[in-house]
Amino acid sequence: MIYKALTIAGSDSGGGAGIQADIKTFQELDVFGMSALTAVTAQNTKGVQNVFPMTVQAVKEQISSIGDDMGTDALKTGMLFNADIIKTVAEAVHNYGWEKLIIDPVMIAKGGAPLLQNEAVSAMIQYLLPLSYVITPNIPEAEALTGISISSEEDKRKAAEKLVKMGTTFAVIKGGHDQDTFEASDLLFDGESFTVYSSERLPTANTHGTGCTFSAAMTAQLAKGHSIHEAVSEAKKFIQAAIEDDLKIGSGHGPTNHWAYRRKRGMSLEN
Ligand SMILES: Nc1ncnc2c1ncn2[C@@H]1O[C@H](COP(=O)(O)OP(=O)(O)OP(=O)(O)O)[C@@H](O)[C@H]1O
Ligand SMILES: Cc1ncc(CO)c(N)n1
Repeated sequence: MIYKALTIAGSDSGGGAGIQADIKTFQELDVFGMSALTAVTAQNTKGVQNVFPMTVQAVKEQISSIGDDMGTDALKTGMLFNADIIKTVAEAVHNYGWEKLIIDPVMIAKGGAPLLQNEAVSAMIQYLLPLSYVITPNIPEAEALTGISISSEEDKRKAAEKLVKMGTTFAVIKGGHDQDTFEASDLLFDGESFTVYSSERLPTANTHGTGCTFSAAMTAQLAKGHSIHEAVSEAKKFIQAAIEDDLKIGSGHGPTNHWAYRRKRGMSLEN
């Protein structure tokens, strides 16, 4: 059986985040990757030098080229940049009846560059969030979407509950940005209960694209038919290996290692 996943996101010329991170991750997890570009960024480990958004027509036609012929088992969104692109994506998801929509609500790059216009947050809430299967905000994104300021585990739980009330099926609040210096913990709310996925917080600046990679790994697992709990658990292992075995490329926030998890798994199978 061949499983397919589509990413609707921006291109990162530096190869660590965006479309490039997504496709590499799909491939590593044995899922055929497809893409619709929303913007091209001139970007490296030091920051985003420029953003060139695609037209709404270009986004629409890339998605319909895939929808009219190839179909997909799951899809994820990353950088969507503006409200018009968000509405176009929502319309396509609705028209094709795609159910496994994973929203990674990318807003700001690690260096501070805006990847989503401020006024587009309400379009995401109104049009896209209600169609989603999972949403995977980091802490600042969860705050912007819910209006809840997050400084404790209790706040994270409240924000996750609110996201489900706002129309998604599952919410995962990623803990990369929280204050805990020992652990990186992600919180899943499945509509009934909470599960925390925790790992050692690795002391490295090479975390460019961690969010994209994590949500792409979840998307690949969901495309293959795994449950939400299995998908989050596997994605957490994938991103931990990718950060742990970093590549030391560039002089700023370097990319993670997308092949580290495969190598690690291969080694444990040999033993
Ligand atoms: N230093 C770290 N050590 C271990 N895991 C980490 C670390 N930083 C982030 N993570 C993990 O990486 C994943 C992504 O989390 P994060 O909150 O950094 O996403 P993000 O801000 O959307 O990333 P980005 O915008 O750079 O793509 C989560 O599973 C989180 O727990
Ligand atoms: C294109 C793109 N998407 C997402 C992110 C967030 O990591 C980024 N830096 N660049």
